[in-house]
Amino acid sequence: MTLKRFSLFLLSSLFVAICCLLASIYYFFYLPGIKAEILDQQQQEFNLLHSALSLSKNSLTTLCYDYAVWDELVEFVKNPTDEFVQRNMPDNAFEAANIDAVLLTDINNQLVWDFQHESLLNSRQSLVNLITQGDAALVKILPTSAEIALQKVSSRSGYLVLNGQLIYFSNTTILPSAAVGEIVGSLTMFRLLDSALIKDISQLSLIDFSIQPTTKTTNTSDDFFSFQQIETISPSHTWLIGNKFDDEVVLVTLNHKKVSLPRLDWLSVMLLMIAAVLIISLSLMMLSKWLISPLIQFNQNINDSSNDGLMSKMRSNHFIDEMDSISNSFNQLLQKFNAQQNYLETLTVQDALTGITNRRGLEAFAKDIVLRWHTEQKGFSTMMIDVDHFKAFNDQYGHLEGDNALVAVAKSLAEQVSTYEAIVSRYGGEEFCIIFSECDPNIIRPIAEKICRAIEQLHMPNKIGNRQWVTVSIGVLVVNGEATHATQYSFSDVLQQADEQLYLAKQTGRNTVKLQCFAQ
Ligand SMILES: Nc1nc2c(ncn2[C@@H]2O[C@H](COP(=O)(O)OP(=O)(O)OP(=O)(O)O)[C@@H](O)[C@H]2O)c(=O)[nH]1
Repeated sequence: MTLKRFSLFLLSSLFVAICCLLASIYYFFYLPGIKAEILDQQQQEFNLLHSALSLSKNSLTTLCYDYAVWDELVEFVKNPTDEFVQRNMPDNAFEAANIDAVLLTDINNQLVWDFQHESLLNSRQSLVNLITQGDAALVKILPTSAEIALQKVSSRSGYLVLNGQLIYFSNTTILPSAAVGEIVGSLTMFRLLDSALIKDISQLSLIDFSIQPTTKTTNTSDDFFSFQQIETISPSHTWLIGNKFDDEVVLVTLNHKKVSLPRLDWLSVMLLMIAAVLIISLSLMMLSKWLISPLIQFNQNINDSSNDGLMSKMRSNHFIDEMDSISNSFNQLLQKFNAQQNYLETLTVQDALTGITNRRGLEAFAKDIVLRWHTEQKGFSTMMIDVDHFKAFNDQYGHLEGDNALVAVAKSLAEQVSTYEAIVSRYGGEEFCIIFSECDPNIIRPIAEKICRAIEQLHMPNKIGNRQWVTVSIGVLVVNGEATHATQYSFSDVLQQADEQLYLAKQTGRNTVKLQCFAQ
């Protein structure tokens, strides 16, 4: 896999991973948290409503007790007078306290006096009947004969559903203010949860609820006052409040403020995705710049070297320290490699014995010379130099001495041409070749003759016949730059003609020079 593909793969993987992470956070952390919060809020609203309705009932109980445990009311039950009612129990006093009905009964449960607000007028007979003629065992509103016999204050409170209306009731035995003495009857107060009271409670508790008449079914909601826990999120919850003595019920509906789980906003999701892609792309760009690019360059360098053998240095100012370390190591390696390569290249063009250029080096040099001859009509000269009777030398002094003699000849040749633009090479065996950029025969010939004398004057003994020293024969070919059709000839043609001259020099007694200009 290439680094670029790997980057793409990494990008896609990161993108998928981030999407999975966001989805997991949304479904496993965010949604459950929100759900718990909404449930908690709905439960609080229920608790508030429960407390508000209970409080409304409890305040009625307090009021009822205040009236019932009162010496003057005891007297009133014994001897009812209009004057007492006008003075102590006017209609507006009850209305102000949100009391919709008051029934005063004696110990035989006979009605002594009653007040009924117009809101409950329709239910008056039902109420009176309920209290005075109903099945007391079921209703349980008035005190029982056992309670009256105890002659102690006793109270009962609860709720009734009459004609589809929810009514609180509170009953207290009528006693003197000391709360001990003869029970003369009981006082029952009623409070209707009409729309006005519901509105008041709503405004105070900031809860939206309603109470509606309904018909009881087996599968309907739980009883409001015994309900504990809201389990499911819903825009509204309903409960029933029913009579204890018949099937009449009302439905309490609580409308919640927070009603549903948040829905996915696809625009936000898309923006989030785009942001994720941008962040990942940015990270990858940085990764690419700081890590992948140097690796690609590193790879490119190695590839280039395998193609053309050239390696360039790697920069060593990377952002990542390890990349710098790799670069430095690579550059050091490259330096060693280049030094090694230079050494090897030198070896390929240098003659191991004499240290002068070998035949490969000569040919490389000749290429340039011939090119200039072909393109710029620049002439040159070539000398082929061969040691005379060298076999005999070897035979007399041994091969090792022969090597030393070749080294001495090479050294002398180099010295002789050091002041000229020329290259001295060992052409092979005991044969040397010198290329001069000079092409004037009048200059070249004396140089060749001087070389002959210089070698002889090395005085390396080589006794053959009347000869005493090692000598050389030289064949010279002068290539005139103005030669026509030069491009038809190569360096080997030049060498061949130089060789012919050398052959002539050997034929004419050795230790001599033969020169000729290039013959077309
Ligand atoms: N010691 C030594 N001898 C070499 C080397 N290369 C070639 N020779 C010897 O040089 C000799 C060349 O002999 P020949 O080709 O017969 O020619 P020559 O004896 O020089 O006679 P002419 O060239 O005709 O004057 C051979 O004996 C080779 O073994 C070398 O590197 N070292």
